[in-house]
Amino acid sequence: MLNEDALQIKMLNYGYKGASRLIIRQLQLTVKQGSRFGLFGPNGAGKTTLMSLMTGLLPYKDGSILLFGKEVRANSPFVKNTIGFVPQDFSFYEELSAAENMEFFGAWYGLNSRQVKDAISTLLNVMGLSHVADKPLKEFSGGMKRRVNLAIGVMNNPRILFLDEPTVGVDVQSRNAIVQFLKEINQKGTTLVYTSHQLKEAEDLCTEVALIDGGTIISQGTLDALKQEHRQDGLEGLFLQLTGRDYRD
Ligand SMILES: Nc1ncnc2c1ncn2[C@@H]1O[C@H](COP(=O)(O)OP(=O)(O)OP(=O)(O)O)[C@@H](O)[C@H]1O
Repeated sequence: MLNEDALQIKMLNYGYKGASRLIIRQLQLTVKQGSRFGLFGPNGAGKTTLMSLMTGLLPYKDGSILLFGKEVRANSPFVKNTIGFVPQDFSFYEELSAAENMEFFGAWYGLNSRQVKDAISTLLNVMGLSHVADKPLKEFSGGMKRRVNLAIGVMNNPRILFLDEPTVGVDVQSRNAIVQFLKEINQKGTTLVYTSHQLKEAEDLCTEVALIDGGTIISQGTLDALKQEHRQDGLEGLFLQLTGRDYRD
């Protein structure tokens, strides 16, 4: 259907097994196709949990998550073919090289050998890693590992890309390369859903934002509209005004 939302979450509740408290509570969220969407909140607010629910890694019973109109819970092949995911914790094999990791994940995505070859050549080039394609990842710097993590996440040319703190611990050069690359794939049509504690970077990248606190969305809109509404000139001021100054952990 034309103009449908990339993501629509309704009345979502989630608690980890054995825990009495809900981590995600009555959560509602809409992400429009083509947007660069940022999800922000204090430590422990539920961002990673929500990412895992949206990408089908955690099962939910209560509520609904529609990805391009299809329920995530019931559509694992569709989800796998539609999304890319760049997790906060590296999920590659340190003993294998960048190219070997991409071969492995390319097969997992169901790409043919031509597509895998092209993805390796194009993405490692964009990430400035062609010269180390055959080195084991355990020898890479933190910034290089983040760039490999991103290359793996976009191998299947996803319609929507989820990124959980994709630039944590990287230098300015890697950060700029990553943000630039994300803007480029967004221009070509990939919707971005991103979380970070780097609010300056987020302000540069995101067109729409939502703030989450205590497992629920407390504010959502375009960055410009929210700044205007709350009389703030930046995302950091907006964040502090809406989530307060108390520690959560
Ligand atoms: N596997 C788990 N089992 C039980 N509780 C968990 C598990 N993972 C996370 N939690 C709890 O869920 C809450 C939300 O954690 P989550 O990692 O989703 O927050 P976050 O917003 O991503 O935090 P941060 O900004 O620190 O990464 C926290 O109270 C955390 O302790």
